[in-house]
Amino acid sequence: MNTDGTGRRDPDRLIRRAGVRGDPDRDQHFLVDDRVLDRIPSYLSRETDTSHLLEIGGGTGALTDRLLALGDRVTVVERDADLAAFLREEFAEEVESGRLTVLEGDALSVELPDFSACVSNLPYGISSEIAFRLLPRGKPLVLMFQFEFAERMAADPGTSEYGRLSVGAQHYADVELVERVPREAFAPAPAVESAVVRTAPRDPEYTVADESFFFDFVKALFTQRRKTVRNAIRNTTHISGISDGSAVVEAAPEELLAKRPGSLTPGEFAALTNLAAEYR
Ligand SMILES: C[S@@+](CC[C@H](N)C(=O)[O-])C[C@H]1O[C@@H](n2cnc3c(N)ncnc32)[C@H](O)[C@@H]1O
Repeated sequence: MNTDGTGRRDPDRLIRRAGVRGDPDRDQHFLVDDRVLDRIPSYLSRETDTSHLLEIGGGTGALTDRLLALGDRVTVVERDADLAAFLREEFAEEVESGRLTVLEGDALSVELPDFSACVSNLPYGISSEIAFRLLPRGKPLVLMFQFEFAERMAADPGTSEYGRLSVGAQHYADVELVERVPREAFAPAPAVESAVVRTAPRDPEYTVADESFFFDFVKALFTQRRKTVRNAIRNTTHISGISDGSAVVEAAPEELLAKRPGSLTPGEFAALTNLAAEYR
């Protein structure tokens, strides 16, 4: 095993051993900065259950190696057949002992195991789909995204980045952008900067009777983010599925109707959703 001074595998040597270049068209940007690689797992809070860590997009295994040092068990999902074969070979000992499972396939369709936490440098092409596959599982996540996506996910109401992604993610968890990562930390370098996001699962302090209607309603209102909530509700019934927008406006409190969708908290969206659900 080739390691650097910390005892962890050297990312450049892993890439050389795998004999790959990384194909941006297949979302392959390998992390080559040891300091970033060593820090990423440390963003899991101290009380996190590390009995079964999940990694989406293992690549050449630099992060997998750090996760094996932290967790009892690791499952890594990798779509590229050559990379999946390399991971099995490179970590043959851990595969043999049952500490590592390599799942070859698309992270959007493979059956995910019952993981205790997920730490991944994600394929950016599936950021949104995979985030919303993981968030409802209610487990701690430490995920690398494109910087702007991360910013939108963690944004507060009233900021220009706040939108349906923020409401959707924050419905499931507390979301925090914990590190900005420069392009040079990857090989090949992606076109834009990246950032690490940490999510801490929690039940929202509100309830929504129908989650799928909640997401449709939020989506509808954000198509009119600069209008008042009053007008946004009336103008977007074709998206939200509400049959009588005026009746919703009649029933809703003035305090919420006078706001803009971009300044409603997830809880306020939920209150309006529950009310609007009566008029579908
Ligand atoms: C950004 S790279 C990260 C690689 C490695 N974890 C690292 O940090 O160096 C993303 C990896 O996800 C893989 N990948 C791309 N699309 C995928 C998908 N839909 N499901 C699973 N893996 C995928 C790519 O082949 C690539 O190895």
